[in-house]
Amino acid sequence: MPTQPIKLYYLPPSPPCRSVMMTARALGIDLELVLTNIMEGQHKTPEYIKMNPQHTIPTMDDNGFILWESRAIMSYFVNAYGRDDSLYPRNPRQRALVDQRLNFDLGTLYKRYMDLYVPMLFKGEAYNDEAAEKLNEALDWLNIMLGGRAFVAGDNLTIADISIVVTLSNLEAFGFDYSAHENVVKWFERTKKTLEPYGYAEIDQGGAHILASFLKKE
Ligand SMILES: N[C@@H](CCC(=O)N[C@@H](CS)C(=O)NCC(=O)O)C(=O)O
Repeated sequence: MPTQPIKLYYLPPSPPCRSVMMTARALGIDLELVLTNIMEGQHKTPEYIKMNPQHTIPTMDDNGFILWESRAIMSYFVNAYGRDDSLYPRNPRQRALVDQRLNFDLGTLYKRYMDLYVPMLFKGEAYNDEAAEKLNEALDWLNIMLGGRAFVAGDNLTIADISIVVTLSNLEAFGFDYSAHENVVKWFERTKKTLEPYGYAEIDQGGAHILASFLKKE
């Protein structure tokens, strides 16, 4: 475990912050949480920009080692502090599948979720059927990936599940109908239960409901 607590610059509703926080809990890492309100520009101060020129949350400071991008932080946590490699397997093929799912989430699933909801959340725009269709297509791909598997990259929970579950928690809180994707529905319920000891309801569901309240204000 680190000599001094790892600092995590975060905001409770931020999806990538939620996945990093659940990963830390699963590994027994105590984080020093530094509330960083991006709505009030706390990520644009000279000190923050010096630390992370891209001014995103989450950003981690492990005794002077600075890292951002949630999926990179999750991998680092397992590599540096995991008692075993189950959340991010060392076996090349198993790890490759986890990496593929993480990249699928970053570049496709979460991206399409953002393409639909960011304009509604922060610009007051209307629901876009074309963006919803694209999101459904990505959920269908996830459904196929889950065929014959309990978790997204195999039989055990990995950081790919912890990344992807956050997107599903948002869709559930926003009332998006994903019920046609049967494997996804079953996996989501299984992953929620698996993550419950690591703060699923508090961190992930709680954060998603804060985001959903922004949606209702529009
Ligand atoms: N791909 C990044 C996304 C980080 C990100 O864009 N976070 C948002 C909050 S959810 C943010 O910091 N927005 C403020 C900004 O980009 O200036 C990750 O997974 O960490």
